[in-house]
Amino acid sequence: MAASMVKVAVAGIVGHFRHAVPTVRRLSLSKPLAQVVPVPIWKLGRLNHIAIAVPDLEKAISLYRDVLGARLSDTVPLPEHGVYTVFVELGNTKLELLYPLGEKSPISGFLQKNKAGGMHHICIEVDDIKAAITDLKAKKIRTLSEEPRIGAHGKPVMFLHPKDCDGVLVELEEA
Ligand SMILES: C[C@@H](C(=O)O)C(=O)SCCNC(=O)CCNC(=O)[C@H](O)C(C)(C)COP(=O)(O)OP(=O)(O)OC[C@H]1O[C@@H](n2cnc3c(N)ncnc32)[C@H](O)[C@@H]1OP(=O)(O)O
Repeated sequence: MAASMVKVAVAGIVGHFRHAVPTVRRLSLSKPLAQVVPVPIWKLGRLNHIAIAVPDLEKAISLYRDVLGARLSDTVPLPEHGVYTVFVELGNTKLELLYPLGEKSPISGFLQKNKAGGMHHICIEVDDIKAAITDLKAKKIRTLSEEPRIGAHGKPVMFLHPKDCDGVLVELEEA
């Protein structure tokens, strides 16, 4: 009885591999992996910064510099983006404090809705921003300008619509 059960089990296992092995071979011979798996044309890199919109820049500078003891950059006006920026150095990444500059600042509307301030966007590095934009547009992710613009670090950046990124405004920056 026990011997016949073992025979049945072994036959089952052998039967399984008779099917499995040729299936794998057929796949690998008729369609080489390079044809099946799309080759990525661009890659995400490290988190460059998290941006925080603040209603009182001096107070925010004092919080990070004097209370939390961080190293801060100077305040830099970027009129083409409608913001003042201050970078807070954290070692593995940075915070970017954002304060409105000019009448059309994108930060003004955000601060009207979020009076105490709040996280405005995350910035992730990419190795090839043009390839990233072409690929993401094809995947129906909306970009917030037609072409990349020069961001806070003097490098090309592109913002992606928060409604297409789980409610988070995402900035891509070419590393
Ligand atoms: C220097 C540079 C750098 O770091 O290199 C920068 O930082 S420049 C940083 C400033 N520059 C930018 O932000 C450029 C990209 N931003 C934009 O184009 C805009 O701000 C948008 C993100 C499209 C929002 O446009 P606008 O304020 O006119 O529209 P809105 O208030 O009606 O918002 C439309 C919907 O998006 C949501 N929404 C708006 N801003 C958001 C944000 N920061 N994070 C998450 N969701 C956000 C709103 O709640 C709303 O959702 P509901 O419809 O559900 O209510």
